[in-house]
Amino acid sequence: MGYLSFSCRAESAVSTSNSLTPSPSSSSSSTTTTSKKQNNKEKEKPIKIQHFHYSDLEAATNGFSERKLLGKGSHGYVYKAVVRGRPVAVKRPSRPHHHNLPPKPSPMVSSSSSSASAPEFIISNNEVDNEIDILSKIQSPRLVNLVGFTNDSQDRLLVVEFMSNGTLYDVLHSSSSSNNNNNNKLPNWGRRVRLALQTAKAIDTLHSSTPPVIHRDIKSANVLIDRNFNARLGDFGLALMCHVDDYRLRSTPPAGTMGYLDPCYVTPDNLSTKNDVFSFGILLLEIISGRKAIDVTYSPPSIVDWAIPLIKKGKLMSVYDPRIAPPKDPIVRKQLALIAAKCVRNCRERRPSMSEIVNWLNVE
Ligand SMILES: Nc1ncnc2c1ncn2[C@@H]1O[C@H](COP(=O)(O)OP(=O)(O)OP(=O)(O)O)[C@@H](O)[C@H]1O
Repeated sequence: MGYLSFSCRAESAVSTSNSLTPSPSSSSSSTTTTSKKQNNKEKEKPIKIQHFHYSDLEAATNGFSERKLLGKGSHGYVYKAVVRGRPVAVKRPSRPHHHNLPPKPSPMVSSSSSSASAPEFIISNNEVDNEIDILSKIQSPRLVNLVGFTNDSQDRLLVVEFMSNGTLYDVLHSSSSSNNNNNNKLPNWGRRVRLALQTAKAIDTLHSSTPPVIHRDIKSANVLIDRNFNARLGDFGLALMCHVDDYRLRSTPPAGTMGYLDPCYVTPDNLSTKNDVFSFGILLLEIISGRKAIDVTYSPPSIVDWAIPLIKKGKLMSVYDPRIAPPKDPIVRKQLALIAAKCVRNCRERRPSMSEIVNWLNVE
């Protein structure tokens, strides 16, 4: 009930208060209108998943050249290409001889390992096949959708929609240096709430599909920002479709990324949509505070160990991103932090569902 009032207050705040209005570069009304038009267009035209020839994608990426490289994850490398007139991202599984980039924090294959040093090349085609399997069944304007894949080579390539504006991780942390001049690039509260809501909607889409899909790797680096500055959830390498193959679910070890991983998820039978809710809570704390999920330059390094005691003591102002002014509306201020706290509750049954979270955050 209390959250409904948050929803209304936040809605009015977004439409009337400057502090919750998206920045001029993504002007509130025009961006929303554009993205709605875009979303409708995308809904009307489902993507027809295509089979590509390996050689065509090799050519489109100039032989997987460094100049076309968008980034590197634990599974491999991602390249930009244009295929049949459409900008796409081509994901290529890792091989040790590929480009020599420094590793990023990667997902762990099993939570039983408490070590921070995740294996760099943990996957083969399995994660790519899994991603193809899941994304070929679900399409949504809130997801980084599958465009196609190759079948004619051992090196299976995955082709997904190209996201031109980086990741939520970049949006929140790329100006986290001491250089204050960068702070004017930081998203304001209107934009932060919108990105949180769009991410929540993406996860809700997965959880409410039949059968439900559990993403298992919700984190800001897996939320990509499209050309209309909307958030879309990507990277389905670890996702699991429930009720499909009981044996597979029972034998799949827990996985996720350190700092986002639900501490309740220690054996395969602890798998639940509430694991994603926990990770979303971490992501929401990240959005609220501008802090990384784990940052060893702070004590405690874990965002949840730092933020939750402060929220419980009512010290909300200490949790909000110090680089920008906190939300003006005290109700918004309180409720955003409370939603995050509910998501990361130890008792997973008491965590909200993603559809409840969507309702609470729904300011559009
Ligand atoms: N669809 C896309 N459009 C544009 N850039 C992308 C796209 N997908 C991935 N990237 C870029 O490639 C990088 C690596 O992405 P990838 O999904 O392989 O790994 P990750 O999510 O960053 O890490 P991990 O696989 O360890 O979870 C991303 O950080 C992003 O910069």
